Amino acid sequence: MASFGRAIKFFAGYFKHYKLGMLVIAIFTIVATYFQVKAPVYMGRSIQEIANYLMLKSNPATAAQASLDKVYDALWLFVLFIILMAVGSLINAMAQAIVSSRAVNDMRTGLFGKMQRMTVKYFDSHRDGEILSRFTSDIDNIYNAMNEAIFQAFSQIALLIGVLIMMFNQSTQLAWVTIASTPIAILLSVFIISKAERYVNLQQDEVGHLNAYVNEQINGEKVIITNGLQQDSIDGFTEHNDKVQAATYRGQVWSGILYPLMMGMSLVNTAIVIFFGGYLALNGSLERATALGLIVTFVNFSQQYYQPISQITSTYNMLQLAVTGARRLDEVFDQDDEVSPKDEVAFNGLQSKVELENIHFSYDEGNEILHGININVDKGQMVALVGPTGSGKTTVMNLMNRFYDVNEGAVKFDGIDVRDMGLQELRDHVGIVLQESVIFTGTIRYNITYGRPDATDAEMIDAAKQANIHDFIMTLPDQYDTEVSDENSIFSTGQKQLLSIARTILTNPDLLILDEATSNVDTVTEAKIQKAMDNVIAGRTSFVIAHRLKTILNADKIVVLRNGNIIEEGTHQELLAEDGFYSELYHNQMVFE
Ligand SMILES: Nc1ncnc2c1ncn2[C@@H]1O[C@H](COP(=O)(O)OP(=O)(O)OP(=O)(O)O)[C@@H](O)[C@H]1O
Repeated sequence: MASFGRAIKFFAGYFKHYKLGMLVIAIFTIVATYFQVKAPVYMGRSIQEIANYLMLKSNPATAAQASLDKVYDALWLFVLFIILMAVGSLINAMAQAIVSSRAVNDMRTGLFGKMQRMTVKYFDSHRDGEILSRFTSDIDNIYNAMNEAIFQAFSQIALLIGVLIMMFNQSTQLAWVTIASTPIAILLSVFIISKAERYVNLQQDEVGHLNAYVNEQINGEKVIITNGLQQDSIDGFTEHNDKVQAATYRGQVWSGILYPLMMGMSLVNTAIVIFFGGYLALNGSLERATALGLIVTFVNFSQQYYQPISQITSTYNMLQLAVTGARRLDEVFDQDDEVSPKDEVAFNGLQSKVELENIHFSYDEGNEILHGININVDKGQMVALVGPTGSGKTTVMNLMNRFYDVNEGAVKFDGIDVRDMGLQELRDHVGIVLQESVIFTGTIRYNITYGRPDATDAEMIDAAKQANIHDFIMTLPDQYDTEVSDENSIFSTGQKQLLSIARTILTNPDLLILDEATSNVDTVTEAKIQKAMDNVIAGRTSFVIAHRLKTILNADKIVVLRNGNIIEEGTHQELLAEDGFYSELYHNQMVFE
């Protein structure tokens, strides 16, 4: 139930940007409700007038006075009020459609903006499908609920208040009779809602897991096919799907019980109202015709009184999905943003050196990965990081441009701690070529100039030439205007890395971090990559996770990592002379993979 309070705060945060729309909704909700609750009074009155007319007509002494005029008057007013109610509801529905579509649009934009500000840690620790399902399933649920349940809930609450006022206005006694069963309805609803809430929450979490699984399996389809694991993949899917089905079923059963239960209570209540109304008509002080009119009015009121409860409960499942969606979006909004320091120390490019001072780091508390790393590099030097898999090479790189922050020690450029620099400034000067190259959907031109959209064609072509990919691009029919995407495979793995190198060359970073691709490429591409690497590294301070012998031989300094410690450091010749771990790896040809 606390999650409902949180959800109300969540939605209010979006609705407050649409004050005019919300005002229109509020006014027309009240207007439509007023006409809706007033209409039964005229229906009751027309019955009362018909009864009066029949009584006068049936008595010869008063037959001449009998007239249907008052019946017509009451009926006209009844019809007029129904029409006004419909018009008010229509305007209301239009305003609701505008507010809900815009609010959901804001939500989507806000969520995407938040993603761009979050730390790499979030993306490293959440599966793509889980993140994606917040954009798809959760936002869809919120949108559906806004259109079909949330604003309706406003109207229904207004109707409830309106009916209460009208009932007490018409007859206190019958009003109490009509609302007597309310505590039972509330107790039942609270019990059922708390059950349903549990399973709807579970359902959405399971949908997230299912999406993540499907996403992972699609990405890994080649591995699945190669290993003939299609059936295992289907079994895994079935397991996740069954969990979604079980949670959905339970949630639906519990939330589905509510509506018929409330409908049943409404009918019982109507019967009670008729029974007491009849008792009043026979034994009370009211005239028979007036009592009859009152019974008809209260039969209507009784149904109207239970209508909000039935309506809200009939859309309850939708509301619950929206509450769950709001919780899941809030979980993202509550994540830490990347923090730029308040008083940024200006950094206008590397002048002298990079220092990694006594760095300790753990991704998860209590599991230290780097145990006091010290590396000093002068401007223009190239450092090759080598070491067995899992030794911490990528982790060192992750700290240099603040994908993560160190727990102890510091990364310093020209003596300035990277945590004291503006994030944008830092990243403007640090270029990264990842092992897995990313291709964005668009032209080759768009991909190369991604980090510098203002680059001229000449600059772009120069970068492509230095990266040794220009000649290949020129063989394509549309050359730099060729449409590419991560899925279509115009590029081989090696060529993709060349494209990434071209992208980085164009941004002209002072400090380069490069993770060499390990994949086996043909010797021609291998030579091209080597040349591109030489070009991108030339004159730049660079840290390379080195897999190629040539890169290692060219390095000014080789740093050997093992289990998060630097165990050896020096040039190739020096390290061979030491005859230690590096030498052993080198002779066993294991250094580079
Ligand atoms: N995001 C993460 N969360 C938790 N632990 C991580 C994360 N990334 C890496 N690790 C752990 O940190 C250790 C060092 O990993 P790292 O990727 O830095 O090694 P590496 O030397 O680059 O390995 P490889 O050559 O295989 O890429 C490993 O034990 C790994 O399991």
